Amino acid sequence: MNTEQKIIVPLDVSTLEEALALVERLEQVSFWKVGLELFVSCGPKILEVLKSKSKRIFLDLKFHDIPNTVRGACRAAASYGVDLLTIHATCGKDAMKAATEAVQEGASLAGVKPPKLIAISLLTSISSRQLAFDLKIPLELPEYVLSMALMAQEVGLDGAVCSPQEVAQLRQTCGDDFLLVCPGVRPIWAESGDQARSLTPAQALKAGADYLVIGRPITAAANPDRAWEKICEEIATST
Ligand SMILES: O=C(O)c1cc(=O)[nH]c(=O)n1[C@@H]1O[C@H](COP(=O)(O)O)[C@@H](O)[C@H]1O
Repeated sequence: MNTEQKIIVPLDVSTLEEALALVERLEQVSFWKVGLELFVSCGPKILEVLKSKSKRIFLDLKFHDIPNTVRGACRAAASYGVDLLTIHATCGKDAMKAATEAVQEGASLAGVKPPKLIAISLLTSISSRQLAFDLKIPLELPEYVLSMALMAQEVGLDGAVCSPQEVAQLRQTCGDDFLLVCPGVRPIWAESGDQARSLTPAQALKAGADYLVIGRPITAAANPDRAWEKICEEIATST
């Protein structure tokens, strides 16, 4: 897989028209993320469009509910034939286990390939301070992220979402077969916005990320094509 195929761009817009405009403008992008804003606004239609263009799809619905509800949602989501699907690790072991079974069932009933199911370890917008003071978690942030990833791995999930700052530790502990997806990636020229634990694209890949999710530095740039090229060049020249 070349480096460009490791960059997932989120379609964080609220209309199908805006989403299609981005997909058409950035035709070099092979892996798109459909998240809560677009899916809640427009439903699954965008998934068919992306498939008709042979794009890979990360359906990022971040399920967080009791096991029975998560099971039903994962079964339905897996029937769309997407490549990646998310659930929060904080659902707990039973819900994650139900989710792993449900994606197999849903995909098999629909006759499609099951998605890789990955767990959100800790949202990349949460800082150490917020973890301690707002969420009242009495662990150091890297230790907490690792423990969520290990719990997901133990119940059979395919991987985890973490920030680039934790990915080296997760790669070392969880091994090469555990899929690690990093949002919260920022080139040095981009604003961090609400991301609290960033590194650059090249740093994140070097630290062991399988995929990077990079949104606003590309999609909100004055020239998204140029921003995409710049990121690819920066990665290429740093390796
Ligand atoms: O699951 C995700 O993709 C995700 C998890 C996480 O912890 N942090 C995070 O930012 N994301 C998503 O990654 C994307 C990051 O977008 P930018 O901050 O614009 O690069 C958004 O679509 C977020 O929903």
